Amino acid sequence: MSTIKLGTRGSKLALWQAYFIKETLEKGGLSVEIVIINTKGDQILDRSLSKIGSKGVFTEELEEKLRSGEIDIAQHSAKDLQSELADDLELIAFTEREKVNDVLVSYDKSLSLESGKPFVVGTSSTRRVAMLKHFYPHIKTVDMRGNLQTRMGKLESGVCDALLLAYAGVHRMGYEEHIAELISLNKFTPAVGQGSVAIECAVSLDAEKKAKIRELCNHAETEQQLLAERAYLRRLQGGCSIPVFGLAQTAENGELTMTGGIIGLDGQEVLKERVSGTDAIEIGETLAEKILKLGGDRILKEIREGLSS
Ligand SMILES: NCc1[nH]cc(CCC(=O)O)c1CC(=O)O
Repeated sequence: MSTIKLGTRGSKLALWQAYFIKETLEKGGLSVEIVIINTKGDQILDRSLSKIGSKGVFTEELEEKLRSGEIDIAQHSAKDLQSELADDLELIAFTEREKVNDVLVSYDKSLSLESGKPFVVGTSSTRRVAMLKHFYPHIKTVDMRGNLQTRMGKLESGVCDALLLAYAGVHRMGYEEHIAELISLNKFTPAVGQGSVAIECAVSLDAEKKAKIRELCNHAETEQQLLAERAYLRRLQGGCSIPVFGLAQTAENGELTMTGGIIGLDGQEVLKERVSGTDAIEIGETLAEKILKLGGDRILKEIREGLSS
């Protein structure tokens, strides 16, 4: 089989993931060349993602090159991937999910959200800001974009006392020693897709290549979880700048349970529900319908009106 061209963003986290995929494919006997592609999301660092419009800011350039055949596959943090792909593109694999929790990262390991002591947390995620307001109203937040290294630098220079981040990225970048607290999943349901790496390609990619890549990289349980979560997000039309959350988990007997909801930007109102079953897409869609009926449609409308003003 000819060399697989793997497109990736150039951040250290993206490159870690790209090399992980490369190694996985090479162990299976394929040869892989990494192609680094700059995206709008990497270039615009002075505005929050909710302002530049989150849809595809990290994926558009990669998708153009999938279409043109300059690259065969692209890797993305599944979390950063929009819930709806164009008809000529598809996801062929989701890697085994890393621990899904968010973590509090600080040079002061005694810091704890649970302690009740006030301090400043740097984050640009609307979900995390709203969750902090809801569960930990004594915490102040400062908006913080940029890659993990930039954020760690800002933390070090005292812009904030702590960062709230996905465990997966912290682990991959080797910052585990600065984890002050693992946030409970009961309070902080993570973002849809957190912790897994997704592989995207053009539908037109050679079928044999597709099958081989899927065989080597896809983790069946994670895939079912992500299908449920992405169906949920799709029905809600939530991009990554909308504080929607969702986590599907697989029980011993194979049954899938998804917990998910939405939170108002000010953290006042949280809607959260749980749905179990065997059909991943159905679970995600049923959960979305429940949340919309409970008032999720109104919260979404309020958020969209707020964001565009
Ligand atoms: N939003 C940026 C982003 N996209 C993926 C990860 C971490 C890795 C992952 O969840 O797969 C992060 C950093 C973070 O949210 O802390």
